[in-house]
Amino acid sequence: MKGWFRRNAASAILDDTVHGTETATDTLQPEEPSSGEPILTVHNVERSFQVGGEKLHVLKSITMELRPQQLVMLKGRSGSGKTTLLNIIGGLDQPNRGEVLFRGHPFHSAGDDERTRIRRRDIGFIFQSFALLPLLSAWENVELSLRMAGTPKSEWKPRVQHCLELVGLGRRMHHRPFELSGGEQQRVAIAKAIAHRPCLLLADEPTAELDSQMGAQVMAVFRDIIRSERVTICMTTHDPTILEVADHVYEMVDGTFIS
Ligand SMILES: Nc1ncnc2c1ncn2[C@@H]1O[C@H](COP(=O)(O)OP(=O)(O)OP(=O)(O)O)[C@@H](O)[C@H]1O
Repeated sequence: MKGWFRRNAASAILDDTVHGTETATDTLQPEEPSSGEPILTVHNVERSFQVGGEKLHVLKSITMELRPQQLVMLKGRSGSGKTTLLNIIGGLDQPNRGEVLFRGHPFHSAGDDERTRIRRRDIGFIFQSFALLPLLSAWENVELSLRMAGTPKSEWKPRVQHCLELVGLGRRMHHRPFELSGGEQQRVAIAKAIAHRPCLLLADEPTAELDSQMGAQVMAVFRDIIRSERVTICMTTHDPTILEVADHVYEMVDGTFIS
């Protein structure tokens, strides 16, 4: 069921949105905690699904916030509700109860068109399985995001180049996904996700299919783009070794956060 939901979330994004940006692999250390108003707040959110004759309570009174230029991780065992929460944060799903405020405006109760508009403009998505179009080069994949976002054509070339250089792929711009390693493909996906200059990046298990070295490269790219593109990143993970890179970790057990 989860796989079904995740695949549909990915195709919803492909249907309606855009992504893109760049990298430099230096420090993995968290920066000073960011200040300022939260980009997104989640207050007492509940989500349940009707499965057969039973109601499955997947999220139970979740409260959290994402502040500007933070790297926030949702940690938890399989089935604890991380992806369900990420989909609600990204407006791909709606809670049964509670509030999600995006820059102070109600996101949980917005209609489909309004949520799609906010996703296209302000949010980038990254998936475990990269979600690149296989017949397109890295350049074309990133460019497609700008096309879908409605970015003026005159801006495409410098922005695509900037994003691919930022993720460390300046020498691989015209490779297609099958000509790239898993870590390189995920970095193209990051470039694609930031291209339209979103303020929030949501990443579902972005390192799960990578070995530890490639996973560390992806985390280094995340720290770089938080600084250079001024994004906030919220990601799910199972991997305890990358948690130290986070500014904040929410640990989820059976649909609730434990401290
Ligand atoms: N659309 C749906 N209909 C019914 N049940 C669902 C749906 N989406 C998720 N679930 C159930 O909710 C629970 C939490 O799923 P979720 O994918 O959020 O967990 P997760 O923590 O992301 O797990 P993993 O780490 O394996 O990805 C699971 O039992 C899943 O089967």
